Amino acid sequence: MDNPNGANPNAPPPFDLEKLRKESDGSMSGMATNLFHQVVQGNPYFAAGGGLMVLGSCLALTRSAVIRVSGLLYRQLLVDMEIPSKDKSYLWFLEWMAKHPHRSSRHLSVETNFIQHDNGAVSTKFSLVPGPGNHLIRYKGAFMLIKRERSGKMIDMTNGAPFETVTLTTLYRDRLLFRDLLSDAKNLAVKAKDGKTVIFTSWGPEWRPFGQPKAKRLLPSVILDKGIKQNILKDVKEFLQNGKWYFERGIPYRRGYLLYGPPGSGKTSFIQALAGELDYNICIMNLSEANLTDDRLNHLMNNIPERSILLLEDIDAAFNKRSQSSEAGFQSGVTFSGLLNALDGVASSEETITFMTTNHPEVLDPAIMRPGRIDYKVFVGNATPYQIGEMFMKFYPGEEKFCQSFVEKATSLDVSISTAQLQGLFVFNKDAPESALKMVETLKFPNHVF
Ligand SMILES: Nc1ncnc2c1ncn2[C@@H]1O[C@H](COP(=O)(O)OP(=O)(O)OP(=O)(O)O)[C@@H](O)[C@H]1O
Repeated sequence: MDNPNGANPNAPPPFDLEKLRKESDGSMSGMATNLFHQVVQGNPYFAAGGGLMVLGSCLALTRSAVIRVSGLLYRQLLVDMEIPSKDKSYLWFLEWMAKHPHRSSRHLSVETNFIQHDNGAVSTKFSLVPGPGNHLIRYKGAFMLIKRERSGKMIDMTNGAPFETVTLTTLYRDRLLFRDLLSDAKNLAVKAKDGKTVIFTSWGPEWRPFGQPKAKRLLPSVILDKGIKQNILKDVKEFLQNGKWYFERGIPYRRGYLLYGPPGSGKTSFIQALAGELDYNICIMNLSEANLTDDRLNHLMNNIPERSILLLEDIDAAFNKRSQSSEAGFQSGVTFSGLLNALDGVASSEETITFMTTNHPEVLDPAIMRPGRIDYKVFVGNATPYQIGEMFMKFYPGEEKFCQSFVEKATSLDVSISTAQLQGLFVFNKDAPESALKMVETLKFPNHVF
């Protein structure tokens, strides 16, 4: 109902200055206090707003208290472990999780690999690894929340892949299980490589496994002239046993080997077999690669994966040109000084075994022969009568009679025969030593195609 006086009943009462003066003993501060009481208490709008404000503040305080307490509880009760994608254990963990029986995942990613079996056959393997998102696993009785996250913006400049992290969260009391889990993941990865050799090739500035680990090449399957294999093996083993000796004398713990000789004489095969024998992996780099620069070579040689032999193929390529035209961004290649710098700069706390191969030792600059760069060099030539006989017996065990005739005929041809040529002939005449003997004349032609 309207107020007959036209006044709003909810309007705050006007200030009564006379009343103020009386109630406040005349002083200014007393008047101010009373004015405040009149305005705040007597004003319904102000009272309602104040109430809301108090309520809002209480809610905000409660909220921040809840956040703080839950943060505190989280820190006290839960523990996180982050594995960034640059870390070695990242792939181990994903592989391990793909095989872990107690897990609940709704986001899966596929990883396709090719596996080479011992008989040489290759099959395809699909691993369903946890994709980006949340996953729950149970490990040794503890629950763990796994969060795989992909950074939308950051990418790894070396390979163009997005940066990722996996975060594992579990109860604080189970935190020690993280270590067990990581060693389980590592052991699983190591077991998968057991009896195999991983071949790394350069991919931009980093080493990447080339295909799946390969079945080890056995040392007896490579036939070099008498004593060569045994002498190199002895030297490498001695080097590996003398780390302390090198460290005590402040000598860089590295050793360089040069195998030189014609193509197809088994240089690369021997190095692969040696790696298998020592249980090492191999990092292969071809120095005639067009887009390999001095900087990249240097970086790669200083970042070799552990327990790996570095194999530099065709080192003569570095001696063809003395300057690098890399300013244009292409038409580069390793220079001689770049190779020397890289060889001298290899400074690893672990041992470094470098094998170099070339078909043209005559173009190598004497500077590379300095100890510390090349400490051991050996000629791996075309097949000697000894090697011809050994190769024959490897392919046709028990066929001594044919072997003798074959060696005699092959040597009477009076041409250089590479061991790769012999292999070609024997593979063509599988299980048929007599046919191989009949075809011995074809060895006169190094490029003969069967
Ligand atoms: N001495 C050997 N013993 C066993 N196999 C050999 C031998 N020499 C060559 N082969 C076979 O010939 C092929 C080529 O050999 P490999 O690549 O090891 O020769 P290479 O000397 O490294 O040649 P290149 O100088 O051209 O690199 C391989 O399949 C290998 O099995």
